[in-house]
Amino acid sequence: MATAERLRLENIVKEYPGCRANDGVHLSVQAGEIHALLGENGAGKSTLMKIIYGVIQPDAGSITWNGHPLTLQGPAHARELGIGMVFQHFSLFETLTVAENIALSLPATQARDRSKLDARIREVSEHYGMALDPRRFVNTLSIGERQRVEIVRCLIQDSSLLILDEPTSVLTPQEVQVLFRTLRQLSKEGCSILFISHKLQEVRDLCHRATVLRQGRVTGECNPGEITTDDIARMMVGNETPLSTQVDPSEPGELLLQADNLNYQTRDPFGTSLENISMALRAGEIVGIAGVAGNGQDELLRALSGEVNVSHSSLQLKGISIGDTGPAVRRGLGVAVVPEERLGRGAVPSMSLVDNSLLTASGQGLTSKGWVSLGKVREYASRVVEQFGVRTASIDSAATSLSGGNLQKFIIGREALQQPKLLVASHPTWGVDVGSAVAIHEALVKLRDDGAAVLLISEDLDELFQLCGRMGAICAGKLSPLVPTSELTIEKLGQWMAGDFPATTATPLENNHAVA
Ligand SMILES: Nc1ncnc2c1ncn2[C@@H]1O[C@H](COP(=O)(O)OP(=O)(O)OP(=O)(O)O)[C@@H](O)[C@H]1O
Repeated sequence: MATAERLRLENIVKEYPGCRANDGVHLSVQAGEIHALLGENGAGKSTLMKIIYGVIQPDAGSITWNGHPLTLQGPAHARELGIGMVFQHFSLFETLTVAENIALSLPATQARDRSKLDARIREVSEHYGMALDPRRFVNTLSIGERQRVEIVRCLIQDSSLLILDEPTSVLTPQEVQVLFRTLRQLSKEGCSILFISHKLQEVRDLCHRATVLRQGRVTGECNPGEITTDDIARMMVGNETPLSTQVDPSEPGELLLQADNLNYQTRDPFGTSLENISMALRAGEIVGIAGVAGNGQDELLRALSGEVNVSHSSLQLKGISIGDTGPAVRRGLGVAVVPEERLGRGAVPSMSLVDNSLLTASGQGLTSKGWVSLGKVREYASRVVEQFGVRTASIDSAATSLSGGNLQKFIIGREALQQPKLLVASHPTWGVDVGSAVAIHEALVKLRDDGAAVLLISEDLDELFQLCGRMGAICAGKLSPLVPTSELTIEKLGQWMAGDFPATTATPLENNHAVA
């Protein structure tokens, strides 16, 4: 690894109303170094990355790039200098090809000659072991392939610093291995990498150095390969926060939810139709559904929440057919939902936490005779913030001003405090720090122990194995059997995630070994 200093940040300060997101941050990244940026939710990681990529300007502090002082004018300026960023949420146009998407971020001189650009995409992607066909439409690509487009887009612009914001959260274990091979190769060739992640084992495996942020300040630096994941977690969250959840087995009770040959034909050209989904969920159990993103998880959540309708009797809650009812009816019957998408579906970005509480919790005595009891709504929002450790300037802050992990905690808390009979939660700990993940897991287990059924849709296999009494996988809109977790191995679940599972019977109770 070369040792010249590529990037140096000194005393960076960034203030938002009621919050100092970066409070005198120092960071030094060497050429060819894979440097992790760690910290609990709201620690200021994304703010710092946005400063490095020129999206926002710091209030104070200096940036030195390859030994020269620098004032970034914006992302285009950063790209020109060789700073590339792959965001958590990809910014690709589904209906354009790989090459067309890449051309959009290139200067006109480079974008004009398409055959030259195609050749360059092939050359770069093959060199880094991330095969990509420039002519393919983005909507036909897997999530892992889409991420490759984002990375290749940066590499084509000769990036010498690549910033990756939680890049592995959307990938299968196999895709993670391919990504890591590419990143190691880039590092060997002198490209520096800034890697934000909450997955500490991955940080240990990949990164040369790590800087830890806490409440906007650097609290430590380490060589992650030389210490344990618990040591790293302690640097992030301090000594008081528990690092794992104790999950005792449960005794499932009465039948709560039953899906019987549930079919749903999506109208979204990029969606997945659901085919003959049969399952039964009992009170007092957590049932998991694994799967690679885009295999019908979102459609299943919508069918269960009432955002889309299915045939009347194909879905029953406590024996009542609800397939063609809307979300309000289902909420009234005790169904709560945590969608994967926090902003836009889980919460309205521009609305305060108070107003976002009212949106789904209005049935919790927050209204009376058609009038909103503002005091009660505020009290409810405060309770969510307090009990779920949501870091926010105030309950009047807009949802969009919260860090990703803190907004996730708010949404889970808002739903869990409603004491639902059925909670359907999609990726509940996505982007959440280790301490907060434990708090969320404890909340789900408590709901279970209070007699609710929890359907956990997740790509995090560790989480599924830890929490679920039964589980299975969804692939291409079809659901595998849901079997006791003790009967499953990671390998078998992996096969099921790829669609290689026994056909399910039409009777949901027979499709659930534990309740047969
Ligand atoms: N546009 C904004 N307006 C007001 N406050 C903001 C804004 N952006 C970020 N903040 C606040 O700055 C702090 C740091 O947020 P940031 O997104 O940098 O954290 P993070 O470490 O990336 O967290 P996470 O791991 O949850 O993504 C948080 O308290 C957040 O609420």
